[in-house]
Amino acid sequence: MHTVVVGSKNPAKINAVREVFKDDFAVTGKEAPSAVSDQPVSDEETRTGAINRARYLVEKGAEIGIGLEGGVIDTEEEMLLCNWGSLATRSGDIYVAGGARIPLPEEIAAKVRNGEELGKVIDEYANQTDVRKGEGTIGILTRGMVSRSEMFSHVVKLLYGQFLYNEDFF
Ligand SMILES: O=P(O)(O)OP(=O)(O)OP(=O)(O)OC[C@H]1O[C@@H](n2cnc3c(O)ncnc32)[C@H](O)[C@@H]1O
Ligand SMILES: [Mg+2]
Repeated sequence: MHTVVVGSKNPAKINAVREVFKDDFAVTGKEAPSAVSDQPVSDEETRTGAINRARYLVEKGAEIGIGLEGGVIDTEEEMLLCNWGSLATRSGDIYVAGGARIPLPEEIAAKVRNGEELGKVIDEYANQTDVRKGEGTIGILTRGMVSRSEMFSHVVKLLYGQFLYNEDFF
């Protein structure tokens, strides 16, 4: 059985990977440092966080490591949610893919600009706990149309697809 390790204990991320790798791989979650801020604030930082997590897992012995990282980007007009993923292999190959982005309400953006972590801000905004482990900010802001797990599933499909295209695995 091939194995995949996801660099997080967050069920929204682990389920996203299980959804895509299905029965061909055993998928587990393990904490992996992103080595960027807890709240990444650019595409570059968020993407780097995803790659760092994926690389760390392979260094620690994973056959395939997957890093998924959420962040925000601030533009002239608005602050957007951004998401990145990375897949690392034992042979040293790295794949990356970006996910959906939607604007944050100004009320949320202002707090994040002020240094608060989105995970905390969205819980207050939605009057819920651990939104980041469930439907996510994207789920709240789309009335559940796209959950955080579904959004990350799409990123994982982009990663796994590139992996299949480039490697002689199966
Ligand atoms: O345990 P880990 O894997 O770190 O999972 P996390 O939920 O903290 O997720 P990230 O580190 O990837 O996200 C970076 C920050 O952005 C927040 N965040 C990003 N996307 C979010 C979403 O859809 N819903 C809630 N919080 C989100 C999150 O809470 C963190 O503060
Ligand atoms: Mg985090």
